[in-house]
Amino acid sequence: MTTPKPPLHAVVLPIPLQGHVIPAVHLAIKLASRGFTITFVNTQIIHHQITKSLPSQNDAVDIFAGAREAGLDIRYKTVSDGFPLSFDRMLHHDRYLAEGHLRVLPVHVDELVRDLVDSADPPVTCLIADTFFGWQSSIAEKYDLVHVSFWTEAALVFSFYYHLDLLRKNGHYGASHDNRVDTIDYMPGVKAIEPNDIVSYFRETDVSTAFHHVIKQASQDVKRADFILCNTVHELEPEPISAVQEKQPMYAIGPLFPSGFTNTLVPTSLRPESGCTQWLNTKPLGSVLYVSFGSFMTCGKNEIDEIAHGLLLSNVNFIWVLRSDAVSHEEPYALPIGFQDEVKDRGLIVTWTNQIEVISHPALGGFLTHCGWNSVLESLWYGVPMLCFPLETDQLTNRKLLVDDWRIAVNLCDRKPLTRLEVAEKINRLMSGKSVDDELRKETLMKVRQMVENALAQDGSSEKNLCQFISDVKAKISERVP
Ligand SMILES: O=c1ccn([C@@H]2O[C@H](COP(=O)(O)OP(=O)(O)O[C@H]3O[C@H](CO)[C@@H](O)[C@H](O)[C@H]3O)[C@@H](O)[C@H]2O)c(=O)[nH]1
Repeated sequence: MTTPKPPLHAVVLPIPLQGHVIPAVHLAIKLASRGFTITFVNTQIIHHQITKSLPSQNDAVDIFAGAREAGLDIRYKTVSDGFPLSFDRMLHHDRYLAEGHLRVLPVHVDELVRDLVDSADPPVTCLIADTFFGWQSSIAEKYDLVHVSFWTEAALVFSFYYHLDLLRKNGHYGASHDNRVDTIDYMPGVKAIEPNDIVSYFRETDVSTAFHHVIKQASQDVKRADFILCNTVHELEPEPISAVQEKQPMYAIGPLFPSGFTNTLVPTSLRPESGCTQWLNTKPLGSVLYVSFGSFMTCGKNEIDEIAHGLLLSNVNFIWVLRSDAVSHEEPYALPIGFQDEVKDRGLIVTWTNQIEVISHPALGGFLTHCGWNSVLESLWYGVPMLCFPLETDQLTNRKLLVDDWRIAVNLCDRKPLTRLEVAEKINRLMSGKSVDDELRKETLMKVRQMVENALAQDGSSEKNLCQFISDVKAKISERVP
């Protein structure tokens, strides 16, 4: 008689940013629902921000307690990045990256994994770490763990990181003077693309910073992973996925959402949420525009002012997630004088909310978004039309996918500088446009929405890919265990 095999035990390690912690938590829940034991690791600052945002404000809260009550074996650990909780990691980002992300964190993660390997029951078998931790392979190899690199952005964006050497060779990354501005037509699995549409960081000329060290290290380290998980849908991006698959096993398993979609088992917000549902309940179907630019990126003050004035001119109902650090991590942003009075009943301004609750509400009619990948996936899932105002990084590429390739969204970045008239005109077009183009775009959005929904169905691609991934992990472990 064969003895039953112990459950797979994975250590899940997200990078300490809102847009990475959320999908990592959903991945952990998904794997635990399929029998994995998970040890989820947050940095202490992320743990502190989450617990401080809860009504109890109790640092001792185990954010996975609810998941365990629901029967999932998810354990929770925190790890120090070397800085005190009071250190402002956004304001001193380069220092944080150089000392915390690149130097201290790997040592602490190594110690934590060593302790788990020594004592955990069931034994730890896998390390699933965000691709941006470019030191993960050495820890996985040291403790003989199956190494899974987790990519939280589009597969197309992954291609650029994966083939950074090609961008460099062709002068589109890290050129000593100005980077080349001609079309990029040599990337495996990527149709010709303009340099303005690739990750904005690759256009920077000084690539000697800590930040670029992180990028370069990650692009190399991921090549040593046994498996790559990507929070996308195969049918949306077949070519870049297939091109990577020629080199390494990659699985499109997105969109990663909480089960039940509106209510997460696990608190993940790094800021206290303001409820918007009661306000939304008073508004007509499809009449509200949601405006949000994600969790940490900043935007020029003039642009935010123009967006405020554009909202005034547009006359639509709106919810605006306006973080105090919307324009700078040093000084809080102040709205134009009189703005709040003028919008009174039709505009609700909050510093943070439960985005899924807002965009799933029937009163919602559109989303003015910075095109962060999580926002894109959430919007696709609920079939919410998008107006794209990308700020930085992958958001530029996501805009291209949405507007140029899939033809389901509208640009708010065609002309520089941004004007209030353009903002108002584009908002009105998004919310009530009736031209043939507008109708076609909505129809196409519904097709894409259906494609995304199908991917998560029982016989859908993401579901099948997840099953295949689990079976491949098991096979890999069997190869290793004598
Ligand atoms: O008031 C809010 C605003 C946002 N969210 C959630 O926060 C997440 C934000 O993620 P995302 O839309 O991807 O934006 P960023 O926070 O900017 O995410 C970073 O990480 C993403 C992927 O990992 C990248 O695509 C982005 O460019 C990068 O800025 C989403 O799940 C939102 O639902 C809330 O719950 N409440």
